[in-house]
Amino acid sequence: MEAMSEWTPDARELADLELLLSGAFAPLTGFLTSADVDEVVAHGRLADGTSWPDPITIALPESIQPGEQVTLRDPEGASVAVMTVRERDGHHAAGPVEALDAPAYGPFARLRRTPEDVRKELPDGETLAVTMRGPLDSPTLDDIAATAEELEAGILLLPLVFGESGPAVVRAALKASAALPGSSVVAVPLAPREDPEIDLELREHVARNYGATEHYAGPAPVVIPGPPHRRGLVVFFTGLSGSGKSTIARGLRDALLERGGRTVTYLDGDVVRRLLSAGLTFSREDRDHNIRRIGFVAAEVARHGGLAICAPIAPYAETRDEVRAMAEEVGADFLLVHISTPLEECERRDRKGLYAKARAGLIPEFTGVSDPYEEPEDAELTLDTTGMTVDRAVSAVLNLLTSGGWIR
Ligand SMILES: Nc1ncnc2c1ncn2[C@@H]1O[C@H](COP(=O)(O)OS(=O)(=O)O)[C@@H](OP(=O)(O)O)[C@H]1O
Ligand SMILES: Nc1ncnc2c1ncn2[C@@H]1O[C@H](COP(=O)(O)OP(=O)(O)O)[C@@H](O)[C@H]1O
Repeated sequence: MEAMSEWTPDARELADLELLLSGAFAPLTGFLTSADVDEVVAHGRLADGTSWPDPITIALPESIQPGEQVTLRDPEGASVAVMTVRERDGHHAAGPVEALDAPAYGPFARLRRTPEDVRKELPDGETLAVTMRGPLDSPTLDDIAATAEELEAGILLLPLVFGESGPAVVRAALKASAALPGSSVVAVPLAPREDPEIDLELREHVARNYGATEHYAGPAPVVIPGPPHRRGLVVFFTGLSGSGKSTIARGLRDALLERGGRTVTYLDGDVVRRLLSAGLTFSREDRDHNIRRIGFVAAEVARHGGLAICAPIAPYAETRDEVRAMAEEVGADFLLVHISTPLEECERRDRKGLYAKARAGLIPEFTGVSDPYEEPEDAELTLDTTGMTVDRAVSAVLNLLTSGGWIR
């Protein structure tokens, strides 16, 4: 028998999957077909006419074809569900999903209950469900209490948890619950939708599935991002070998440590290749692995408010974009610094004699000689170090950090 395909969906797809499996997205039992998607987008209905506001879809690798089953895993490797692929439409695949006995973990996992379970415990009569993505202030709490009293309804608080702020929303719900006698809290992994109307309708659908007779949409959270000097930051240098990345990166690290005020991690290229990426070659695939590993560590540093400096060649635009996304996903900022020193100058410097060897054909796939370098079009700073002192180059980067408020 052929081994079943496996796939790890992205965070948003996994959240939708959990809602499909729990019944919170009833009547849906799987990812939508293209016919359903078209009808939802055009008329807010499924192909069979049932009202439904948002296309719930999943992207799967092209290799997984209709008729196949695929095990959907979370990033930590737990098998969450089996999907039977019924249709493919470009990247998207459609088909029903069936729950596997995945262990429940994650903050407040005990509060992620199924609608069926919750409905059993609801008192008879009306239920006012409050979906919330942020804390409820006291006027809102008073409003909810008054509405519930008027409707003679019980209160069900549904913190919508997705992403980094998820646990904080549950804490806010538990706090609100303490102020609303008789209320209960159930965490629901509903990712926000871009269109506010669709978002609201989807919240209503989910609330009804949890037994709500009335829905109260908690106010949109006021997001006040911390000031830049408190936010995590990834400073990512890219450029040819010998362009000056490591020299400037080290100069930047030293200058930041001398000033104080920020914790700094420098992911030195040689150290990375020796430890984190030991054994990797310079094939496209291995370079991508290398850059993703660097991005992963840098994002972890930045998640906790640190400043990470990295200086690999990182020749591919797509992979650099991935690292930017990894940093932004954890609420950090990302600055791409392109050290654009031209090949001729890098080759003239030829500090390690590598260009000579590459020209002699002794090093295959050498960036700039026999391997590509995709010039960034999205760099926050571009520096050609030809005829420039190291101090000036470091100052230019420091200026960028100062002008954006990342250092004071
Ligand atoms: N084939 C080939 N192409 C490019 N570079 C090569 C190659 N083989 C070895 N080296 C040496 O490895 C350093 C680049 O490693 P990186 O990890 O930064 O490369 S990448 O981002 O994964 O493409 C690079 O170091 P720097 O000079 O510091 O950039 C080279 O010294
Ligand atoms: N303005 C400058 N900035 C950075 N490096 C410079 C500059 N001018 C000359 N160099 C020299 O260029 C070389 C760059 O090497 P390195 O920093 O190891 O490059 P990379 O890390 O990009 O391979 C060093 O020998 C450095 O002294």
